[in-house]
Amino acid sequence: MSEELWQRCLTRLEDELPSQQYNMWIRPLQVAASADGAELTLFAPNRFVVDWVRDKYLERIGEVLGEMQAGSLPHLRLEVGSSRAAAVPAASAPQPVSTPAASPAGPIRTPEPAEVRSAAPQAEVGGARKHRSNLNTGFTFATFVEGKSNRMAAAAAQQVAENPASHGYNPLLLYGGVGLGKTHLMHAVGNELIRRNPNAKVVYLHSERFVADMISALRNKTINEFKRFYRSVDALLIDDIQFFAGKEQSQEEFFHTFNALLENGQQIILTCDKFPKEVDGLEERLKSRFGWGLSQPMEPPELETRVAILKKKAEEAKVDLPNDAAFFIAQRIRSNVRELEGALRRVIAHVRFTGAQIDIGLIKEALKDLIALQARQISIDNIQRVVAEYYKIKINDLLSPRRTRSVARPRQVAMALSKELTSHSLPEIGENFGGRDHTTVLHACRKVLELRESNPEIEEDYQNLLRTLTS
Ligand SMILES: Nc1ncnc2c1ncn2[C@@H]1O[C@H](COP(=O)(O)OP(=O)(O)OP(=O)(O)O)[C@@H](O)[C@H]1O
Repeated sequence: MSEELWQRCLTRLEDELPSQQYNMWIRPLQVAASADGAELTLFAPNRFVVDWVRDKYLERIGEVLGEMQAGSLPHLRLEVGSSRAAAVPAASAPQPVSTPAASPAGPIRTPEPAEVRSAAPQAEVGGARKHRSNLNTGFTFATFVEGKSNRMAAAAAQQVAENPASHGYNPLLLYGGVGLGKTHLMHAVGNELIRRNPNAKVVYLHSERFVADMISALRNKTINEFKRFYRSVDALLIDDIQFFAGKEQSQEEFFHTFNALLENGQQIILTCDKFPKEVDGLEERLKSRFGWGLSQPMEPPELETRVAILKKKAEEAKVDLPNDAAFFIAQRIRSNVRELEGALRRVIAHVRFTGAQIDIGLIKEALKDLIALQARQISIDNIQRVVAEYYKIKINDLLSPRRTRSVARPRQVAMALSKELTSHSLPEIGENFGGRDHTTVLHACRKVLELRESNPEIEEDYQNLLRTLTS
């Protein structure tokens, strides 16, 4: 068995197979012949590749070699390893056979351990396989609070955890603004996959890490190890894919990794800060691939969910947070869960520092700069201006006695927003809306709540206005 024969075999397979399959499965194989030429061993980088090549390609490799070589065929073996490790290390021993695929210009470079490390993400470094996962073990389904804003995403994540790589859920893409629980849910799936199968190789990384690893693999000439590593996982979790924007080579590599994983039935979970089609600088083919599976938006949590999250986090911290205190915080911190957690941390620190019980007074003290900042930003005047602009009416219409639907509904919405976003009392709000009674304001708040639940358009208007006013 000569190197030349193996090269001819590779050339034939390269012609026969789609390039992606050839590059992924055949190209990384290394070969070594026994001294008497009776046995030929193909070395694959890991067990996964061994199984795959045995099932799909080994027979064909044997046939091709048979066609090319007259006389008896060597016995073909396939195992994990490298041909260098198999070579006899004596000075006079023949050099291990090198495939052109691994290094066209010379013998195969079996990477030093340090190089392997630099090519593989942190998750791969050290430890037994089941300990390699770099998931945050605190991000589970049990610690995730569901509400209207994230229920669909949580259900999709559960599905993936129960049936990884099933058609229609691969890739799972979670998208939405910062601090809304995308990373948490993604880890929850990973943790659940490992709970169900402790040997599952689940790798989480930020897209910037993927880019950095790829660059260092290129620099250290370990790009093949890099590819093999990412293609050998059971589930690949990549956070914040918007960071791939504008990085063409990384997108190219990720595109191939992505295809290989999908083709092999491995699960991919991605997060993005917006719907990928809206990310500038992301290749069209990637955008379209991302949409192959299931894309789920995650919205800012509504008041009730914010309260439930605060209660849950307080319970985890073994702190008693009364309902009115939770409401007080949730009404003031609306943008995202990370900020909500930050506010709660400050309150808890204040409790531990002063030894006092949690009540509204203590919260006001602990969060006074946040509350002051918000009070400056959101005034009733401001709300009236934004609402009038949104519904294309005049500010004066909001203050006037007119009761036609086209102004009465926006007025009610503006009152409800004033109640939710400012700390003014009902009489104060009524006063600011043309001297109305506090019962009118109360009625408006109830009516708007009812309409938001029954009419999706009004809910959407309300959410749009909330976003405009609080961002
Ligand atoms: N529904 C929820 N229940 C419990 N905790 C939550 C929930 N949503 C978010 N969190 C918590 O809020 C914090 C921020 O969430 P996470 O990091 O998942 O946000 P993200 O959407 O990935 O944001 P980014 O895009 O900034 O990475 C985390 O500590 C997470 O545990």
